[in-house]
Amino acid sequence: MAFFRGLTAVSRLRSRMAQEATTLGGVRWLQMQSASDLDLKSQLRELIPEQQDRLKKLKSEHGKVQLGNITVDMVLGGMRGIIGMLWETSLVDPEEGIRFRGLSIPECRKVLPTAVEGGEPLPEGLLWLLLTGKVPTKDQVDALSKELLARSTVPAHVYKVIDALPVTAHPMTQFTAGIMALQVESEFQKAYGNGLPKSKLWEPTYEDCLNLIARLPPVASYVYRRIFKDGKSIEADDSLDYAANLSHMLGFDDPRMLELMRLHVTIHADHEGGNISSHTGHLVGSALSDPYLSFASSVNGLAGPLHGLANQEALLWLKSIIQETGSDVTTDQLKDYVWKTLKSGKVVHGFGHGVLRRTDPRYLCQREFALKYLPEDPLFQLLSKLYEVVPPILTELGKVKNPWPNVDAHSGLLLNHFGLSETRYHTVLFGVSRSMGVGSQLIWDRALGLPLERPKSVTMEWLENYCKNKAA
Ligand SMILES: CC(=O)SCCNC(=O)CCNC(=O)[C@H](O)C(C)(C)COP(=O)(O)OP(=O)(O)OC[C@H]1O[C@@H](n2cnc3c(N)ncnc32)[C@H](O)[C@@H]1OP(=O)(O)O
Ligand SMILES: O=C([O-])CC(=O)C(=O)O
Repeated sequence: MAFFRGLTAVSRLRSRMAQEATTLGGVRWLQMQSASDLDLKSQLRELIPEQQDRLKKLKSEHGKVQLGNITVDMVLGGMRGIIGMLWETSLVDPEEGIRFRGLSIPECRKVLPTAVEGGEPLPEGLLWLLLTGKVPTKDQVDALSKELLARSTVPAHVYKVIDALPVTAHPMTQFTAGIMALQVESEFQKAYGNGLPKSKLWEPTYEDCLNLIARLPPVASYVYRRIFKDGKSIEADDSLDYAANLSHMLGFDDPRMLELMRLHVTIHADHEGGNISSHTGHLVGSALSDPYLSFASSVNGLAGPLHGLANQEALLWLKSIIQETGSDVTTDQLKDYVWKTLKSGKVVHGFGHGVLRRTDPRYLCQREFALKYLPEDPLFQLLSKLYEVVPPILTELGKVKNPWPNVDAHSGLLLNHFGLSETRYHTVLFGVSRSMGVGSQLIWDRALGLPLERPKSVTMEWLENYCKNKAA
């Protein structure tokens, strides 16, 4: 173990030297780095034993420490507030929002490598951060871009499976079918079948997750072009990074759209473990279902309108307001529209959250992007007005715990602005991004040997009896 710790220390030093050298000039940096500095799997191989020891120590020294009391409300209320899962890649603070390995979104936008100076982070950098807990250098990010590109070939049968569905099937249905078809190539399933010991299962998990992440852009763009562009697909451009290539394969090459896609994929990647898509992937993975099976489950959860599909619903709602009232809508007309929505029994999509209690920082950074690139966009201006109108109304209902907007209020209108106006497609892009968070944690789930997930459930009768006995 000391050997591994030593290796990690050497690697950290090398990485620091490399980073310093980068600031002095690329040549020195290139001379100093070794092949393993640029290889994500080698970095993980060094990190894993340290983290396994850490978990063992946590269990043996603090295993019996209590983390709170479970109330009947919590059991009946969707397990809100119950700490019940280990999730290493990110943590959500109700007030501040998401931190990826300790870094907030504004911090990530400052420190993660970008494609253009002062631009949006490259999602490959976020993936590196999620997996290793370290901010990568630009060279590490470029190496990972190349690795993902090299893994991105999609077997022909995947497209046949998608083509077997009616073209009218929802894009999320076609996307999940594609993911299930990718599963045929699972390294994990083969390795498990061949008896690979538990301690080594993270390695085929890594292979599957990286392949999955790499293959989602061609699958996602195939679905888009099949449904909306007469099936005329576009080849990948080997010179582009992950998100730019996704945008290119969808058919959008405007440099501002490439930047948007980098931001979009970065900010949607992870949101701690309890959200529906992440939790589902983790739960299914705990049965040692392979990463494709696990992630297909995530995407099915994401397709629900209270979760990822809310971005579709939020944009449709914005468009419906303009359709009904025109773009010069007054505050009073907006108030009436919000009340009409609520009184018809609907929720206001894009507002509220299961955990957040302030405006989602992912909303705020998308707003910053809009102010920079599309301040005059009518849907953006409408959303800005709704920011004033919706929260007081939701508060007036007296039951909504968070009246502020979430990520889904904003993402659709940005894509729409650059021509990706097919609202029903938008959640697929959320899904591409979420593969990075779910995949990273799945690798750590197997590296740490996390157990089968199986919380206890009870019946109403059980609860009634328990409460009666407690009162007696
Ligand atoms: C990426 C993401 O998944 S972000 C979330 C995306 N989803 C949406 O934007 C959909 C709209 N928002 C909502 O429906 C909710 O706020 C959720 C699903 C996100 C969170 O749900 P909860 O944790 O149950 O929220 P909360 O505890 O505040 O709910 C209390 C009540 O307020 C209602 N409420 C919460 N948010 C809203 C809203 N935006 N519009 C109308 N009613 C709302 C709930 O439906 C619930 O009503 P009920 O008691 O009659 O069932
Ligand atoms: O955290 C949640 O419950 C939902 C969410 O914002 C996400 O998954 O991105």
